[in-house]
Amino acid sequence: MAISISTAPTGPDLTGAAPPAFAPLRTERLTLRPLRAEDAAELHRLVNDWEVAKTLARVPFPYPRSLADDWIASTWAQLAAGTAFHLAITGLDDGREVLVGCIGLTCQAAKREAELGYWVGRRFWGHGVGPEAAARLASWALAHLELDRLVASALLDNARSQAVLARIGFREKGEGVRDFVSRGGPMKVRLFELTRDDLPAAVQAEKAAPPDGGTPILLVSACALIDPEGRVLLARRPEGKPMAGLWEFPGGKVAAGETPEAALIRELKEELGIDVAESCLAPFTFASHRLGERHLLMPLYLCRRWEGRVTPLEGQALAWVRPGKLAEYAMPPADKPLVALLRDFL
Ligand SMILES: Nc1nc2c([nH]c(=O)n2[C@H]2C[C@H](O)[C@@H](COP(=O)(O)OP(=O)(O)OP(=O)(O)O)O2)c(=O)[nH]1
Repeated sequence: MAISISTAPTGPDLTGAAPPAFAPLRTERLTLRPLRAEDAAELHRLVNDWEVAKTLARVPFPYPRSLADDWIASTWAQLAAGTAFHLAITGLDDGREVLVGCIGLTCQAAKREAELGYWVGRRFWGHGVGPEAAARLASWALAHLELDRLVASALLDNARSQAVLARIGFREKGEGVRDFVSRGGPMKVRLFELTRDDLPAAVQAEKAAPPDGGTPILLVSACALIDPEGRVLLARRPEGKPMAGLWEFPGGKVAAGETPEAALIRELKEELGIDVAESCLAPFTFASHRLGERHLLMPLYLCRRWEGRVTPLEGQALAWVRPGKLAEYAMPPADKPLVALLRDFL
């Protein structure tokens, strides 16, 4: 992979170097992918623009050409370590890939949060690139990283950026001060936060009109599969589902006309590829919990015997967890009492 030729001095020689593996995130019009060495010249051209740089805390102006190479190399190291996810935003122009901007998340593992930041090249403003890219990365991050929230900030006078954050579900959390390299000092910013519950309705909500003003019951059947070592299987809720990224007991909704046991046997086959006999499902306890406009009623069964190998057939992450460690996994609120009971029982 060659870097673009530039007359200005360049940073590290990235010739032949490649970014770490990261499956690109796609939206209707955009792709978010690791930066490549050959993006450096275009990145420099787009970000070395006062109208862009003045809104960014960590970007100097003027922006030296060599910094683009340094920056790309540093994003690879962070991506490989999982400490930050800085990606190129690209689009198609006459079928040709063009760099549109950059978007990134910097993780603070101890706080279970990450800071979202992005910029879009001036000639791509006004096309909704920011919200499209930011919504995609936010939804991916909450589903795949060990996070409870995303935070972001925008300069007090940057109404455009504040509107983008609000549009994708970020809530205002007051004001703060950030050092802005481009402005040469501290500047006042508006602070924002987004949790799983704030994700837009399309991703988050399980909608159901309550009949006659009542609360509809959502009947879900779930199972604690226990292996010979006494470990419990947890599955991670995939992106696109409500509460994506939280760990749960395998199972799913009971369909009309189905018994809870039949639903569970079906779900365990669909999700994990295992065959379970009804006689191997031991009723253990249940969850009863308000879930948005509905009320979740979830019988939890124990199962120690099944046929076949547990396989994540829906691309979900799985974890076999010792009972004493269950509390370390972020789970839906309805599961908290179940976890305590299970730990005491096993
Ligand atoms: N399976 C499962 N669901 C749980 C747990 N805790 C909890 O609050 N839930 C909630 C999350 C969802 O609102 C609901 C399960 O619905 P779901 O959408 O995952 O069910 P499903 O597998 O039938 O999914 P789908 O086919 O409708 O997409 O129950 C749990 O431990 N396991």
